[in-house]
Amino acid sequence: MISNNSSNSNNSPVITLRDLRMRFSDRYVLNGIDLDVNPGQIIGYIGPNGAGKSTTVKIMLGLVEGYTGEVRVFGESPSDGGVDYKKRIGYVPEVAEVYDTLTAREYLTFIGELYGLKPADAESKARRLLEMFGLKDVFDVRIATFSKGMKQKVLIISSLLHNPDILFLDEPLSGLDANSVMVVKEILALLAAQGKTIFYSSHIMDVVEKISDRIILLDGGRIVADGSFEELKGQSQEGSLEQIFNQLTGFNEHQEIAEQFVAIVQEV
Ligand SMILES: Nc1ncnc2c1ncn2[C@@H]1O[C@H](COP(=O)(O)OP(=O)(O)OP(=O)(O)O)[C@@H](O)[C@H]1O
Repeated sequence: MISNNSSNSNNSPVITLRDLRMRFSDRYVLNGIDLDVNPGQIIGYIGPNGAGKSTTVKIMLGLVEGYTGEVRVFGESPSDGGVDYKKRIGYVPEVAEVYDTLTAREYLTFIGELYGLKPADAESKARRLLEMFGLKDVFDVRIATFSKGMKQKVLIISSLLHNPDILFLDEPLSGLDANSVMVVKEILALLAAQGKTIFYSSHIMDVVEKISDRIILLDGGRIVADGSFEELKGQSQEGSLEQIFNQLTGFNEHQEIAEQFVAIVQEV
């Protein structure tokens, strides 16, 4: 395993995982994850499809049960049933269930209230944040009519209304145009600079490479690399995060697979 677990803070970890294992039926998806995350870090959490990234995040959020090992978020275990620590967490899921018959105003005010904000404060904050994303005119429009990128902006805002200390993001830039991507990347950097912890899971390697202080690569249910991009690059002798990813996950067959795929497509 490539490891250079450089923490940029002396504060105690906000996330601790010890020998985390999770299996669905008879198959282990997580096979002994050990991790300490300090405040103010942007963690790029990457791995092949099905590696267990979303499962790890859902376990930390208390959304998936049945794991073994120790999980602590702000020192609390999701399996203890406490909910207070969840008020310090924001989450942008990969696939979101948005109540899209609601307008942006109704939905965001509702979410803000769930997190303990007063309705008027939630509404005012939601309106101003939407305006920042260029969506002022659709505050009273039903979310069902929104484009994918517009919905994604609503999700990002809903994860931040309560000013959380940890932000879990699963493909947060999905559907966003290039200008909005630049804004969100800047927002994440500013939040991290304020001491917020950002746990960022994505397949867009060049973004992960640029924004992460620390990159964690999950493969086969284990962490196979953990370090800054510069550290991983130095150790693997590869130039880009995409190439490091290919090397560490033992993948060098893209051309062969593509050729076989196209040959099958042509069989008519
Ligand atoms: N509720 C469930 N029941 C059974 N199997 C599950 C369940 N949730 C996840 N899995 C399996 O666990 C594995 C890991 O899934 P997970 O969604 O955590 O992967 P991921 O790394 O986030 O993948 P992707 O990059 O494709 O989003 C997959 O094989 C998936 O089929």
